[in-house]
Amino acid sequence: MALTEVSCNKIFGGLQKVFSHKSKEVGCTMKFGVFVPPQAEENKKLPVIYWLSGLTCSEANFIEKSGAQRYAAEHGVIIVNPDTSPRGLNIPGDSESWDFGVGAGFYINATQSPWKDNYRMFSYITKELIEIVNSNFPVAEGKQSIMGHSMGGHGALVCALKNPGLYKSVSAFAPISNPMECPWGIKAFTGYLGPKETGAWSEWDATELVKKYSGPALELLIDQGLEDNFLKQNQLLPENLMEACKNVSFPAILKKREGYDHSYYYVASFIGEHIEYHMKNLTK
Ligand SMILES: N[C@@H](CCC(=O)N[C@@H](CSC=O)C(=O)NCC(=O)O)C(=O)O
Repeated sequence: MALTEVSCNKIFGGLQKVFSHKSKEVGCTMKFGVFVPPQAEENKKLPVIYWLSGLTCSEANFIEKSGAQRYAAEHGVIIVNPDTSPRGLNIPGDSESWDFGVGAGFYINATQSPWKDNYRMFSYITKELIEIVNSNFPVAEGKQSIMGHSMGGHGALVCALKNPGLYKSVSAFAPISNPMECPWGIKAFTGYLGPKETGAWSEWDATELVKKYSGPALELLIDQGLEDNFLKQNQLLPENLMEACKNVSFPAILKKREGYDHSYYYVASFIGEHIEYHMKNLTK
């Protein structure tokens, strides 16, 4: 799969790059960021952490605002951050709102027209992107973890819960924890998956997926700012996920952050902690 380098900047001794490529899964040109830490110069195979961003983001938000490169350089870990949806397809209705369509792929595989041929972000992230990364960067195959923010926090949880053993660890900043029960999720799932009555929604909702997970031990690290407007508007519902985990004895940690909102100021404040958490799991 041919990659085109879009940009390359030295930062904290490593290289922050952006690539574009033609994706088979989503049927358009996609971009993703890769931070390659200085340890790559020693011909070492390195672990990788995938980051999934939230509604309205491209690959740029995380690169420019999270401050993750400093910690990734310290720990010697590659960070890959894809875009949040297909782009440039001009599907009718894909740009009418900021919480559906472009910038809002929800990391699921759509089943409904006109979305089902392209809105396949789950397969893109968990299959195609991993193959591309493993064949183009100095990755220690299988040493991968996943994290994300908001829509991407939920995407990270779903990618891990639906692929037991694929990721060594998973963490989420302010995830949309129970999309079947919040306005953002109801809108997205109705559009991409059809009416709730089809029964398809529960296959893409982390709060439902923990109830039927079977596979290697996995812990959910959930992070939440307590001054988050979207928490107050009941878009995130972390309490539903924690309750479901408690009921089925699924290991989960909820870190509550006094005074923090939903923004990348909050993400940047704790991204170092999350990278350290993943590195402990990636080097076991
Ligand atoms: N346009 C919206 C706000 C959109 C927003 O806050 N997006 C978040 C993710 S929300 C859940 O997935 C985000 O990460 N934004 C990018 C950033 O750089 O901050 C509105 O008007 O409310």
